[in-house]
Amino acid sequence: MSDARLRLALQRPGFTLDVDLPMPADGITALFGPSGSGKTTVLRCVAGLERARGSVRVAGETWQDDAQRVFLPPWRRAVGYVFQEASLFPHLSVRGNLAYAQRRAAGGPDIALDDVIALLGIGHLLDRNTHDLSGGERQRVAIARALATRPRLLLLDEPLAALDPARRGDVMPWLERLRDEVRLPMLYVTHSADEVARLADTVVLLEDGRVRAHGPLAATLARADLPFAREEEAAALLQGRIGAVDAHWHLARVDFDGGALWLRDDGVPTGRAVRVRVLARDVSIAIEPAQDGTTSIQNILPCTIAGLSASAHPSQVVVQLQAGGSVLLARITSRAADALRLAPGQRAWAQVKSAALVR
Ligand SMILES: Nc1ncnc2c1ncn2[C@@H]1O[C@H](COP(=O)(O)OP(=O)(O)OP(=O)(O)O)[C@@H](O)[C@H]1O
Repeated sequence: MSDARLRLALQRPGFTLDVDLPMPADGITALFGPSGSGKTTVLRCVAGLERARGSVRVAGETWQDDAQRVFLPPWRRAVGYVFQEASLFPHLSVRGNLAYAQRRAAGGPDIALDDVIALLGIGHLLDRNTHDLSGGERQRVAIARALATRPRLLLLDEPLAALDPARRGDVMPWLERLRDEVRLPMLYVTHSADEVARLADTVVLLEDGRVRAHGPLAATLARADLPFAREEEAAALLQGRIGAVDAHWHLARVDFDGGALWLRDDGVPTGRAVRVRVLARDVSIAIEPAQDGTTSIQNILPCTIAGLSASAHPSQVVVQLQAGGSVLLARITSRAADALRLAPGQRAWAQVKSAALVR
C-alpha cells in the first residue's frame, strides 16, 4: 500500500494550522501560498521537527497517529529534506557528504548511489570541497544527499530561492529529471509561479494555515475562483506532445486534448511530452471564425466559454475557455466582453498570440 495523507492541526499565537491532505504516491506536490500561510510549518510537522495534532501517513507507513499514540522522532522518519541554502558538511568532500547520508539510509526504496550521482550530474564534483561549489551545484549535491538517505518522501523548501535566475534555470532540468525518473512523492514549497508551472503535478494552495485549493496542476491554475487566474502572469497550462516539426519555418506543433498549437521549434523531438504555458494576456477571443488569410495569428482554437470572472483591475475580465479537455484563460477588457455579449456556453475562437514550451 502506498497511500499518503497528512492531517495536521497546530495553534500558535496569531496562527492556526488545520490541514487535511491526501498526497499522491509520486510526483511533485507544490505547496504554494502567501508568506506566513504555513508552508514550512507543514513540512516541519511531516518531518517530525514540530509537533502538530493529527496523523501523518506516508507510503503506507504511519509516522504519527495521535489516536494510537504514535509519534516517530525525526530520525525514524524516512524523509529527505532540502532547504533553501544547502547545509552540506563543510569538512567533508561531496563524496564524503554522500557517503555519510548513505550510512544513515532510512529504508525507503533502494536507489543506487551511482544512479543518484548520474541523475543529478554531479559525478565530476565528487572529490570537490563543498565550499568550492557554485550555488546550483550545492543544491544538486544537497538533493543527491537527501536521496542517498533512501527516503520515502522528499521535502523541498524553496530549493531554488537562494539562486539567481540564471542558476535557477540551470537546476530546474535536474529537478524535472528527478520528478520523471524517481518514483517518490515530493512536497515542494515555492513562491514561484514558474517553478509550479514547470515542475508540479499537483498544487496545494495554502491560505492562513488552511487548504484553500488542492488539485491537478492545469485544472487548478485555470480555476477562476483562485488567485492564480487574477495574477498579472495568469496562465493556462496545456499538457501535450510534439506532434510535428516544420523545419522550413522552424516551428513545432504541440498536440493536446482540445487542439494543436504551433510554437517556436526548440529542438524537442517529435513524440516528446511537453507542457505549454499560455498567458491569459496573450489570448484574445473572436465569436466568428476568422477567414483564411485574414489574421497574423497562427493559433486559433475553437472552444466554448466556460465562465467569466473578475480580474485584478475592473477594466478587465478573465474568461475561461474550454477547448476539448483543456482550459485556456483569456484576459480581455470588460468593455470587449460586454460588446461581444460573452456568456457561458457560447461558442468562441481563442486566438493565441504567443505560447511557450515550459520544458
Ligand atoms: N518558530 C516559530 N515560532 C512561532 N511562530 C512561528 C514560528 N515559525 C513560524 N511561525 C509563524 O507561523 C506562521 C506560519 O509560518 P510558516 O513559516 O510556516 O509560513 P510560510 O508559508 O512557510 O511562510 P514563508 O513563505 O514566508 O516562508 C507564521 O505566522 C509565522 O510567523
